[in-house]
Amino acid sequence: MTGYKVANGNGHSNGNGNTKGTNGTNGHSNGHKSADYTAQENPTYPYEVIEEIADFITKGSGMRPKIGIICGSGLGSLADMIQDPKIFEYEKIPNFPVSTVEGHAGRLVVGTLEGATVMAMQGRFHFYEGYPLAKCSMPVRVMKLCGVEYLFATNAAGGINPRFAVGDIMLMHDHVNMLGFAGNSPLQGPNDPRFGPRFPALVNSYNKDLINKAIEIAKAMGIESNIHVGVYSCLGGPNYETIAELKALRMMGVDAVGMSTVHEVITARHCDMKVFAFSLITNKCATEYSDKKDDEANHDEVMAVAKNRQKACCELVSRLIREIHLASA
Ligand SMILES: O=P(O)(O)O[C@@H]1C[C@H](O)[C@@H](CO)O1
Ligand code: HPA
Repeated sequence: MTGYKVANGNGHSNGNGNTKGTNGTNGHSNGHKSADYTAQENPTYPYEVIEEIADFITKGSGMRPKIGIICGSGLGSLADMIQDPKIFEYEKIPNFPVSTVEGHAGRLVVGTLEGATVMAMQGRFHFYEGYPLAKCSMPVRVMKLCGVEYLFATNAAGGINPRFAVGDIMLMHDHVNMLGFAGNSPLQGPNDPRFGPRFPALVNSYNKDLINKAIEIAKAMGIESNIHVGVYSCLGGPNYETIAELKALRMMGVDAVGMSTVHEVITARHCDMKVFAFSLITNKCATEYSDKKDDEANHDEVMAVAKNRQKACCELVSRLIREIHLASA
């Protein structure tokens, strides 16, 4: 060692270095039996707690939604398409975390879209907000117990594949779980078989029929040149990646990088939901060193691109939901 002092520990008392001080749940008692339950004590939400949240939503909305949508950064307008919406602010849902990120409104919208019953998260939870992964993806289990069969997960991501342009859409057909490489999973802790098996397989996680339907829809919309099929990877964030990290991801076969979705997909597949997911490419990731300021990703740009492309994203999602609904009618 040359001149570096290496500390023995990181001095943090919690696992992810977050010092927000609370467990991030909304702290409402709402008269629920589980009012003294805190996710801090046990980040694996018991089945009964998820069931209570699901009951709160199905009773409050009078609906059992079939399709769940998670809106990525700047893509909250996906939920604005929902007709006769019943809106649940996260802070009013018992035992629900709160959204802390700009571009994630923090509400659950339940209603109909293209004839199908849907529930959409306008605001997701990210690991970098200080939430354990089980908590980030807890709403997926709530969706399952509400009756959801299909998860539509969307995100804003940086394009690593040099063929991708800003504004393109990458349909996810696989992922590389970098947080999993580091020993972190939303399924860590005791497994409740009512959700799924202890060791779920994740090959074919992204439904091929839905990918193919989405490609057909993109052709009909005249945007097929902006559509790709590729591999997404989630890093912990909140910092964007270094050039060396982006180079490494590219060598691993990653096409787009973000900070979400993977833990939601793992949780959805664990409880046997069909998954469709896409990344809106909001910035190009540099994989060579240069002095260009353009190479630096920033959240304002991410939000601006998402706003510009929301119409295409909304049309793709609504047409795909229409197909699912018609096929099941
Ligand atoms: O929620 P998503 O994955 O769409 O948000 C991305 C990742 C970070 O939260 C943020 C960075 O700009 O956008
Ligand atoms: N990296 C990680 N997450 C992101 C990016 C990025 O370049 N763009 C939008 N979300």
